[in-house]
Formats: sequence, structure tokens, C-alpha cells
Amino acid sequence: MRSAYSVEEVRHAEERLMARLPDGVLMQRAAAGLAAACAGLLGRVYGARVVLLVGSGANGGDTLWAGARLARRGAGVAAVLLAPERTHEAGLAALLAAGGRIADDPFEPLAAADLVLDGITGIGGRGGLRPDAVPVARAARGSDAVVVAVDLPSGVEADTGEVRGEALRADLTVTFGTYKPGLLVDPARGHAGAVRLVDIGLGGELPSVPRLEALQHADVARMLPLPGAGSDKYRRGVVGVAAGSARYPGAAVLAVAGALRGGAGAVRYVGPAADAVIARFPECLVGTGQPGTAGRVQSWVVGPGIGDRGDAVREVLAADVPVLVDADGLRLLDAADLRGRTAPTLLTPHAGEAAALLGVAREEVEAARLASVRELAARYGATVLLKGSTTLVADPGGGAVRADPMGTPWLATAGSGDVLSGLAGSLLAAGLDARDAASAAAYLHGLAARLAAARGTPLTAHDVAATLPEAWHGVREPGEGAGVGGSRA
Ligand SMILES: NC(=O)C1=CN([C@@H]2O[C@H](COP(=O)(O)OP(=O)(O)OC[C@H]3O[C@@H](n4cnc5c(N)ncnc54)[C@H](O)[C@@H]3O)[C@@H](O)[C@H]2O)[C@@H](O)CC1
Ligand SMILES: Nc1ncnc2c1ncn2[C@@H]1O[C@H](COP(=O)(O)OP(=O)(O)O)[C@@H](O)[C@H]1O
Ligand SMILES: [K+]
Repeated sequence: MRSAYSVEEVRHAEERLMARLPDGVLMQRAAAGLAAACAGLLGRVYGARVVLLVGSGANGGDTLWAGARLARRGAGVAAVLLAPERTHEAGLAALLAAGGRIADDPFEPLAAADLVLDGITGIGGRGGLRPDAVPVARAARGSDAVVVAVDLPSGVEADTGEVRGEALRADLTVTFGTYKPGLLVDPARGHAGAVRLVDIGLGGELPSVPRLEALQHADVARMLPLPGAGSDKYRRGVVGVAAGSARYPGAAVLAVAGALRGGAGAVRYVGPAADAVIARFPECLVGTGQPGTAGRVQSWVVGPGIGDRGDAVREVLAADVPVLVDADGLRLLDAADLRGRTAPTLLTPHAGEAAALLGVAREEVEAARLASVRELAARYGATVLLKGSTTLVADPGGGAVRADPMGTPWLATAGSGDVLSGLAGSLLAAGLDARDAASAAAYLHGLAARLAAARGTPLTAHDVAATLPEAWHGVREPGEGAGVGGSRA
């Protein structure tokens, strides 16, 4: 599990740790890790051309100290000072003593650089890049150099992943002590490139519950339901699917396709698309009536392609089992029906559906995904999976929000959300709690899409469903050909 903490939590942890250590030790640990990462990228440090973009705070200090280490190994290091009168003094002195120099004109060294270190702002940054830094950041990105962000890409909001204004785009971010939420949540995440964590000894000083966490293969593998000797199909869990309509039978087929690959013992479909479902999946139990007539299930998925069948949504929400509501079901949802429920509810909106549930514009949700998913969970008293470029899962009671690291834009294809709802519903039926079911489903769904996309052709929702067994295998046996699974962050 990768964990991210807020700026306030990082600062408190740093204070406690620094109180026990000689002055400057943490900055030296950060600079050493940063310089080592840069040396690894360069391959040969001697003779490399390195440019440091240096802001007014300790982030600039880290950058100068790392630059000094590279200069001592023979790199030609030029520092662009964006706030010359407030530059970290000891860092600058170290750089100059090691043979580095101050650049008078930022653009000339940038044009010839092999490596640029972005030390304009770190966790102390507020708002986007200041106007004077914008052309410099653009020149860095426009050069042939590899751009490494120090702690965070300058201009992004560390706590939220929001980008208010312009921000630097890095190829790699070397972050210190812990991940920050902005490194795991879009749009900021999209600026970070690959992310590498340098241990500076902060771990023991951080709270036990992080702000945000991102699953890895091993976490998902531990959650996956496996049958035992005493299992039968009912004990493994039965998932009910109330989806589809005469107009949208495909949504039912795709939700059932996801549900069949989620580890439940059986999938029961009820609704007007029964013929289409049984034609495709003879292993599915089907009925044409209302959800109330379906017989016992351990979880329900309701909503994909269901059209205007609000009665079906109400019937499902009256059942005392975990319920996942998606797509049309979210539009038909009456918040009052949720309040009376004691079993878990999982809502799975995309940004447009989330905006309608919150009564705001879609752009507002996309710009502030973390705040939006938290607000939805609190307001509706339900676990919420917010789909999109970074899929997020929040519980109504607070706790760590899960950020999915596996998503890929290949998933932006019609019907892939239906597959996800079936898959998550199946994991609910198998006994996972709502947050685990939602985040494990998003992870497997993203990994399946990556594996399918690696075949080199555009993919369909059906391909995602068909590749779920490979994704399942990939998380359980990560060594065996699931190379796509190594997450980029
Ligand atoms: N505190 C510690 O012990 C450690 C801190 N470390 C580094 O220290 C950083 C935090 O240092 P600071 O608290 O000094 O903060 P930063 O270096 O992130 O930036 C603060 C400075 O930037 C200015 N600023 C804020 N927003 C700006 C913007 N949009 N454009 C331009 N300037 C802006 C502020 O006026 C302030 O002077 C971390 O990100 C990390 O790189 C590491 O060395 C590890 C140890
Ligand atoms: N840009 C993107 N990057 C990553 N994943 C995306 C992106 N856009 C959409 N997705 C994913 O694709 C799926 C689409 O679901 P949804 O919006 O419900 O579409 P549909 O209703 O057609 O199935 C979700 O899992 C969502 O997270
Ligand atoms: K930075």
C-alpha cells in the first residue's frame, strides 16, 4: 500500500523528527536521495549538463544541495535563481564551492541541458506557478532535458491534486518521506510523471491513518475471494444484477460479464434483457420479473442501462444486503431511500453523475476530485467510487480515501463502467467491505484494460471483461507476464 499524508501532517512529522536530529540532516537525506536518482537517470554524471530551477524555500535548498553533489561528481551545474534575494544560503554556498555556477540568463543553459531539477516550490507552494516562472518552466519542458520535480511538480496543490494555474510537467518526481495526495490524484498526478519515494526516516512520526492510499498488487491479492473446501455456490455469494432495458440490453450483458469474473458463486439477472443475457452467458441465472422476485442474493448491482425503472431501484434499495448503484440508477436515486438503509451502499458515479448528485458543474468535480468524492460520501451516507482519470473511493465515515493507480484512458470506452459495476458487485457478494470491493474492482478493471491495450489495438468494454481473469492472475502471480501491472506512480 502506498500512503499519502497532508502537508500539515508532513510538517508535524518533520518537526518531531528534526527535534531529535542535528540541524540539516533531513535536507541532506533528501538531497542525497535526489542526487542518486538523478545520477541513475544520467548514467554518466561526469560532463552532464544540469540546470537547477531554484525557488525561495527549502525545496530550492534540497535542489541546490543535490546540485552540489552532482557538481562534485563532475557535472556542469547552473542554478537559475527565481527569487535571488531569498535563495537557500547554505545550499547556494555548497553549490558554488563544488564548482557550480549561477546562470544569468535561464534560457541559454536550459536549451543545452541534459537534466533539469525543478526546485521552485514543494509542499509550501500555493497557487500555480508565478508569472516569472512560467516561461522558465515551459523552456524546461520544451528542451530535450529530462525534467525531475523535487518533492512535487511546482505549481500543483500538494493536499488536493488540484492545479490552479500553470504547473511544471515532470518526467520523474522524487518525493521525500511520504507520498502527498497531489502525487496520486489528477490533474496534479498527470504533472508528476513517474514517482519515486526517498525514505528520510519520517515513517514512525506519521499518523496511522493516511489521508489517501493507493493499492498495489499484493494488497489486491490479499482481498480476492478464493473458494475453500467447504464452499458451495451460495456460500461464495450470489450477486443480483438489475440492469438493462429494452432500449439498452447491452448494459445488462456487460454488467453480468463483470459480475461473472468477480469471484461470486453465482450471478442472478432480473429484468427485460434476460434473453440477451442468457444468450451470451448460459451460466447466469435469469428472470424477467422485478428484483423483489429474484430470490436471495448477497449483494445487488442496480442501474446500468435501466432507463426509467425507478421502481426497480427502490426495490433493490429496500433489500438488506450491500447495494451498488450506478448510471441511470444514480439519476433515479432518492436520497431518502438511502437514509433508511443499514447495509452498505456503494455509489459509482462518473464526473457528470457526481456533478448532478452534488448540484454543481461537471468541471468543478473534475478540478476537485478529492473534495467531491468526500462530499458525496458524507452527503449521501454511502461509500462512493468516483470514476475518471483518477478513480477515487471514499467511505462516509471518513478514513483514508483510496486512489486507483491502475486507471488508463483506454477505459474511456462505452460500457466499461457497466463491467466495473458488475465486478464490484460480485466482490461485495463475496464479502468484501464496500471500500475494498470498490477499490479492488477499480484496480482489476484498470489492469485488465492495460493488459488488453498492450495487445496494440483499441479495446472495447467486452475486451476489458474478457481480460479480467488475466488481471486477477496478474495480481496473484505478479512475476508471470503481468509486466503491465507495474504501476507508473
Ligand atoms: N522541513 C524539512 O525538514 C524538510 C523539507 N524538505 C523540503 O522542503 C520543502 C518545503 O519547504 P518550504 O516550507 O520552504 O516550502 P517551499 O520550498 O515549497 O516553498 C515556499 C516558498 O515558496 C514561495 N511560494 C509559494 N507559492 C509559490 C508559487 N506558486 N510560486 C513561487 N513561489 C511560491 C513562498 O513564498 C515561500 O517562500 C519540501 O517540499 C521539501 O522539498 C526536505 O528537505 C526534507 C526535509
Ligand atoms: N481519462 C480516463 N482515464 C482513465 N480512466 C477513465 C478515463 N475516462 C473514463 N475512465 C474510466 O472508464 C470507465 C467508464 O465508465 P462510465 O463513465 O460509467 O462509462 P459507461 O457508462 O459507458 O460504461 C470508468 O471505469 C472510468 O473510471
Ligand atoms: K518542486
